[in-house]
Amino acid sequence: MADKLGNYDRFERDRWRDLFDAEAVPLTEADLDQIRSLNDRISLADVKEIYMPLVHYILLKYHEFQLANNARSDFLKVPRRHVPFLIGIAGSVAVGKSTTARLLALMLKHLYAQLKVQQITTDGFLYPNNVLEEKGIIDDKGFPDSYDMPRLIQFLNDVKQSRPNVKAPRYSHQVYDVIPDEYDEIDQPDILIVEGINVLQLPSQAEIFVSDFFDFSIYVDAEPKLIEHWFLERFSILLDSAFNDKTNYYHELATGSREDAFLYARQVWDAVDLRNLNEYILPTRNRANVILHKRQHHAIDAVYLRQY
Ligand SMILES: Nc1ncnc2c1ncn2[C@@H]1O[C@H](COP(=O)(O)OP(=O)(O)OP(=O)(O)O)[C@@H](O)[C@H]1O
Ligand SMILES: CC(C)(CO)[C@@H](O)C(=O)NCCC(=O)O
Repeated sequence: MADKLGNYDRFERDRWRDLFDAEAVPLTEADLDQIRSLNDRISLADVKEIYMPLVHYILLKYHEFQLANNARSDFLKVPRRHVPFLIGIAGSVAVGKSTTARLLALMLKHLYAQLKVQQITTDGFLYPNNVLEEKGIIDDKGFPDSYDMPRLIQFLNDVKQSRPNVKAPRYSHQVYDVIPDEYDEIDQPDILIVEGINVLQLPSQAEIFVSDFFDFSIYVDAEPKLIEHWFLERFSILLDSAFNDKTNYYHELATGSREDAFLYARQVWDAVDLRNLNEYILPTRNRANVILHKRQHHAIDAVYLRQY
């Protein structure tokens, strides 16, 4: 685990919590209710004890980033300009990246209403299923070659240039494909949170890496056995919602035997997502500025902060 890495400070939960006085933060019961409505299983203790200090630390980094940008412009004798601060959230399929991203976005918006915070996932930059079929890699969805990396890099570049209404394609887990002509528009945010299994990866052929665009990065970590459990839990929720919906990718599985469906899901986990975790995702962990380590029920038991 990361405590074997020399360049991280490891904080047990209690030590991390004590780094910031949560009482001093204007997080009202109504804010907490809204956070709870995001996912009613999110622990409010985690919000107060883990995410409050984390948000505070991110804000410190954000201010440092602005000072550095202004200093650079002043040195070059060019007008100061708005540069979005990009946060990357990496980790396995089903470890809880998008939930973490939504939680951070919500907390930043509540606590710092003047900041424009937006969020996307890199899932939309997967090649559509028909292209993956043509390339013969439909069974490698999520692996480095399954993403249109030049398109993702162009997107990140446009956002960093603070261009208006930059389009991010949308992916649907229900349809199991990219949705044609549907986009999220990223419009000159102060902070953009980008969540995806590939945000810290270095594809071998590239001259510029996705990770170069991030000003701050988080890796969400847990034992693979636990992640498999969360993957199957989420699969079960997907099956329930697919039962009455013929357009849902899982409809046929949902109407057949539950046992067969879970057998299939376990195979997908082993053959695709676990393999992807071991081969391509875990090796990126030691690039993150922060590693959030989860144990059962998604509770965070330790936070690792990179020293350099
Ligand atoms: N903090 C949390 N507390 C409780 N449940 C959570 C938490 N975070 C995530 N979950 C649950 O774990 C499952 C996986 O979470 P999520 O969809 O956020 O993962 P992900 O890493 O974004 O996955 P993918 O890469 O496949 O999009 C979901 O069922 C989600 O509701
Ligand atoms: C869309 C990704 C790649 C990442 O979120 C993942 O959720 C996925 O679909 N992986 C392919 C194997 C599977 O169905 O889980």
